Amino acid sequence: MSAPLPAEDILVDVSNVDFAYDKRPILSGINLRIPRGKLVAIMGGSGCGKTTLLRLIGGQLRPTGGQIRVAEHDLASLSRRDMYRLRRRVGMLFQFGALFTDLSVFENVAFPLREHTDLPEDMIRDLVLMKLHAVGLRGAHKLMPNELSGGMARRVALARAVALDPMLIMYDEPFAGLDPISLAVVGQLIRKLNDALGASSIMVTHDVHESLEIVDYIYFLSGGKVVAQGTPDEIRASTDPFVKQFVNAETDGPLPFHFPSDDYRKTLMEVRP
Ligand SMILES: Nc1ncnc2c1ncn2[C@@H]1O[C@H](COP(=O)(O)OP(=O)(O)OP(=O)(O)O)[C@@H](O)[C@H]1O
Repeated sequence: MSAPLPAEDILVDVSNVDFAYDKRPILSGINLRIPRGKLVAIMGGSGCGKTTLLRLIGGQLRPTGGQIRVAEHDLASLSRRDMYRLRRRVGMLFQFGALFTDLSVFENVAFPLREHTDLPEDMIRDLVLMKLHAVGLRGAHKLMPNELSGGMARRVALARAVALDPMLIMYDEPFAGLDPISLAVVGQLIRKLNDALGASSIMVTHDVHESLEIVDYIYFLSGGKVVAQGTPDEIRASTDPFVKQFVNAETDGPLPFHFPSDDYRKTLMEVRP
């Protein structure tokens, strides 16, 4: 076990966090730390609360218990204005990272710059082309989204997510729906962009094999709790039944198949024809 990192080296510190939608508990006692400069994956079965956790870290939801600190700010104590300022420094790519279909590739990437800055047009042009170059798509700047392959569209969405040089980038299933080659390209880009920007990244994904190749650390969630964690080497060597089930994609194991439900008869009574 390595020595604990000083607080200033931790960009995101989730401490003992609970969260419930209405009265339904989703997360309980979550502890998770993202050191500066690192790329961390959050994995777990469908519906276990991974996206909810990203939204808590992004300040779109408030925990029902515990504390979340981002760049040493306690999110609960931020004013609306400070929260807005902090959010500007967070890039997000949510599931399928939809592009604006009526805007060109160039305008999609320029969008956050136009929304959040007063930069002159020539500077916006330089920044957009630089971001597109970083994802290998400078030559595609005039295309419309319907002229792109799925992999290209995802790369444009990546360029847009990093347009404002964020300190933290959050990805929700960045590989969903991609073919194996595009998936590897996007995976390498996520790593490269994180390192080039000196940012930290959190990636929610089901793709354990790609994650093991590119991330620094992995957290596994189940039943609203962190049930396993470690570096890729530790995860590969793990004998934990949960981790093994996930890594080897086994159908039998501790990961539940069913969404929690009441007694079958009770459900039958509730669902009346
Ligand atoms: N706005 C909401 N109101 C009520 N319940 C919600 C809401 N959003 C999500 N949930 C529920 O909270 C649980 C966690 O959802 P979440 O999207 O965080 O899971 P996830 O781990 O990201 O799932 P997946 O991997 O399938 O995307 C799910 O059971 C979901 O039905």
